[in-house]
Amino acid sequence: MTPYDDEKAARALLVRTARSLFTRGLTHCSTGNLSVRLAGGSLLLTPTGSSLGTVEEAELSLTDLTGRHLDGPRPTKEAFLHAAFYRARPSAHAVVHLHSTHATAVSCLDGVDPANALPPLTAYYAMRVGTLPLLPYHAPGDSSLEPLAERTARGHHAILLANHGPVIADATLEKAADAIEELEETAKLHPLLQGHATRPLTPEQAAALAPNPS
Ligand SMILES: O=C(O)[C@@H](O)C(=O)COP(=O)(O)O
Ligand SMILES: [Zn+2]
Repeated sequence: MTPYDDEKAARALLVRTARSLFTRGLTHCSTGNLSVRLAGGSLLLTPTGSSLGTVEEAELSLTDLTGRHLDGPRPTKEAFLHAAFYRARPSAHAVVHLHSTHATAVSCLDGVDPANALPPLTAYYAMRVGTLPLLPYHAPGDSSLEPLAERTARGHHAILLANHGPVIADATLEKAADAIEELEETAKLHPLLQGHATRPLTPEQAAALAPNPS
């Protein structure tokens, strides 16, 4: 089952979501990229170099499940990463990557636990994001990250790219956008609590709320 069997509607949703994320300050300039998996298996992605604030429905790119360009303008340079998530997570139909400020700040901190970059401070974070592995620094578009990204995505729908930003896959674009926004909110709380005795959710409390696999 795919939520995106109507390509025209998927194009409209992708552009609407991109605008919403951009206008609410969740990414800036020409950073970030979005995609959905269409019925038939091809991927509809934002093109490279575009701003999520101004990208148009007719400017979207199509690739196959390996990230190979099929049609439209050249896809985001992270097409390989989006494709890796879709291969790893058959129930995922959307991927969002942003340079949201606070999550990106966490990706630049020294001493972050690479297995889980942020603690489950709130129930909503545990529900929407779960654990957040930090992948080692690679330059944007460096496809040598692909095997590690695909392996990690088999067990996690959210990852943080070191010195770069978050990537989240989910069953729908609405869910992926919600989850990445929730991640940004927890990344804001995290420094506010530094120096304060803090009680994150216990592992059992967090596990009870963990997101369904998608
Ligand atoms: O950080 C980067 O350069 C990319 O990951 C990015 O966010 C925007 O690149 P394109 O999607 O190729 O425009
Ligand atoms: Zn980026």
